[in-house]
Amino acid sequence: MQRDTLVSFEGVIKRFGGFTAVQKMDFEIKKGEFLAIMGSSGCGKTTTLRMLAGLEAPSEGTIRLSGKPINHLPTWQRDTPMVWQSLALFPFLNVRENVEFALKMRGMAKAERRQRAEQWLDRMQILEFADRNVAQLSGGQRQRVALARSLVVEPEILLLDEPLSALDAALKVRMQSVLKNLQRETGITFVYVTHSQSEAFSMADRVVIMSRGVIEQIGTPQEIYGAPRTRFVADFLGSSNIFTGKVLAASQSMVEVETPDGRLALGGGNLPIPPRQGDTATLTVLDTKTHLSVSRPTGAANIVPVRVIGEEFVGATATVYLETAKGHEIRVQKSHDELAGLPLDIGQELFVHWAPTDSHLVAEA
Ligand SMILES: Nc1ncnc2c1ncn2[C@@H]1O[C@H](COP(=O)(O)OP(=O)(O)OP(=O)(O)O)[C@@H](O)[C@H]1O
Repeated sequence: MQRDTLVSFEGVIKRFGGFTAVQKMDFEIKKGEFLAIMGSSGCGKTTTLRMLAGLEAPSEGTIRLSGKPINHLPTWQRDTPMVWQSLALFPFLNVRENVEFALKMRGMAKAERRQRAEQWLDRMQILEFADRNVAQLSGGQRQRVALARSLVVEPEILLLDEPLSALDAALKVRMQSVLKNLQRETGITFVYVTHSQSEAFSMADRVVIMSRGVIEQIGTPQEIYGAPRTRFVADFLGSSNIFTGKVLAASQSMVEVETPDGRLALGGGNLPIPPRQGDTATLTVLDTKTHLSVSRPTGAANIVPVRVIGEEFVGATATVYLETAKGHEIRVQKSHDELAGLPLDIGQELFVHWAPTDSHLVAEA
């Protein structure tokens, strides 16, 4: 489905004195989408969100909301409420009053705003706490009050800055589905800043990955996970094995790269721009797409001799850590069933192999 553009960043730069926190940024947020912005600490996620909220002015460029420039519109004139990690609820107001607050500021009559607030408290399943002081609520309940307080004004877009990071793991997962469902049901555009890959990838329609003030990649979780565009993204997500070498041969459908770990092939169609012979190329293969065998497989295009250096179990899957003769670490992730029968003692010699179609070329940054 083609969605309309709600927000656009056009050549937006943010400097703090001599330091550039956000470098020339061009991207769009679609109406009704759940967009996550992720990246490591200090990469400019919060600054981007604060510019959208009107808490920081861009040093250069234009931010548009529904086509209109909003660079110089004060926060209170924008329809862009924000939910913070700290939640910033008013401690001197009870739950209902916290939710009613923005409606009161907008001059809505008492009876109407009470009804609206209670509708949202009911929707967030916290109506029974309406008369409580916010200090008497659990972390998850406070989180729901903060959401109700922002959504009661029925904004077009909601900005969320690490709203779940103070919650414990189980509650985090529960709140993720509350947020995702809420976004789907209301159709309100959510822009969600997080450094957590699992939060971004489980909730968002599209993810923006940032590094040092630059957008490295924008795409659906599947697109980014399956084909990281830059080496930074591949490293950051940590789910790909990465190989770099010289291009031996390249065509529209197949590229052969000579790497320290041997000759590797990728392709099978859909190569964006094939590199040229002699270029340096980096290719990735997801740890879930690699296979292990005791004897050298016949007919496989990519075969790397390795030895086992460790194993890690997470739920139903295991990650086997391996090392090539050159000391390059390779990971293979499989279910326990798939690994059954393979000798995985430390030092065991094995072969890693995968199909050329499971490799991707990375545009080296
Ligand atoms: N008001 C400010 N004055 C000077 N530098 C700032 C200011 N606000 C942010 N920065 C700097 O800009 C960079 C980006 O900060 P920002 O808060 O956007 O990062 P972030 O990606 O949200 O990080 P985190 O995940 O740690 O919150 C950081 O290096 C930060 O120190």
